[in-house]
Amino acid sequence: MMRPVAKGLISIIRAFSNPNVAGILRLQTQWNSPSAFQNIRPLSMSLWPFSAQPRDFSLPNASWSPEMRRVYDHYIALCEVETIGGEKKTGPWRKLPSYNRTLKYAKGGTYLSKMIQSKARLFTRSIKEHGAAFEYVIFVNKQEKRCVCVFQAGRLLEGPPGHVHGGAIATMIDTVMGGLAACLSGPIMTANLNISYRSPITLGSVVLIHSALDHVEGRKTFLTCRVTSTDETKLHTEATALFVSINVGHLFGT
Ligand SMILES: CCCCCCCCCCCC(=O)SCCNC(=O)CCNC(=O)[C@H](O)C(C)(C)COP(=O)(O)OP(=O)(O)OC[C@H]1O[C@@H](n2cnc3c(N)ncnc32)[C@H](O)[C@@H]1OP(=O)(O)O
Repeated sequence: MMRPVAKGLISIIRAFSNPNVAGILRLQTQWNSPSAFQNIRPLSMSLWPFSAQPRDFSLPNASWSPEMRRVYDHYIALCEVETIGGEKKTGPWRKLPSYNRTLKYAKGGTYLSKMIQSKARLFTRSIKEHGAAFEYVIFVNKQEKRCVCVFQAGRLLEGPPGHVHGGAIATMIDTVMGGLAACLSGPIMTANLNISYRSPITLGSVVLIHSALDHVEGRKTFLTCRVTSTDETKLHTEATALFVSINVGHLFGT
């Protein structure tokens, strides 16, 4: 029979290897569940592969403009609906939590130095100063197979004077489309990304990044994306992408 320690650890690793919304939330619940920790406590903490206190970066902070907060509040309200009897229940939208890393040490092959392994961070969450770079929150509607990201571009993302760098826009498009693809198809990697820049985005402004499933063909998930003003009257960017489902071993060289 499997020992409780091994059982607890395996269930957490399983949750991590399935990075869809349910997987993330399950992992989060296990993190907060005393029984999960009771099972695991006897392990030496140095063997513990996950960051102890993951901070959710997709929460309001002082750098957010009133517009960012208004759109965030709008979608948060859609995450919970009130029934006729006045009860609250889960709505069609779900806010994706966002961590700067999940594993305590980066993986990626024998050639990663110890320094890189310990200091690696998710690119979009690697700048500590609130509001300086990527401020964003992704909301997913799994039923409708689409998502919306509210994105406020900070001063460090400048490309053309006073406007957002095309690479920063591409980063956000990849992050949002990748997040939706992972929610719908499990572990994936971007295989192809096509972007048309239609109108520049002012630095410091807030935009919406809408993404939706186009179709799935075996291991291939095809998505579309549009970046618009918050009132959706102005189109800034359009994109299509292909994500290919992978075995997580693909990332660990196994
Ligand atoms: C937790 C949330 C946190 C969220 C954290 C936020 C992260 C955001 C997400 C970011 C995601 C990234 O940036 S990922 C980083 C950037 N991407 C990469 O580095 C990927 C590098 N490429 C690869 O590793 C590989 O090429 C793969 C995995 C994409 C595919 O390799 P493979 O698994 O061997 O599959 P392969 O047989 O080649 O291809 C499978 C099918 O896809 C097709 N295919 C493959 N590549 C292409 C292509 N470029 N264009 C067209 N089609 C392609 C093939 O023809 C085939 O079709 P058919 O013959 O079956 O019809």
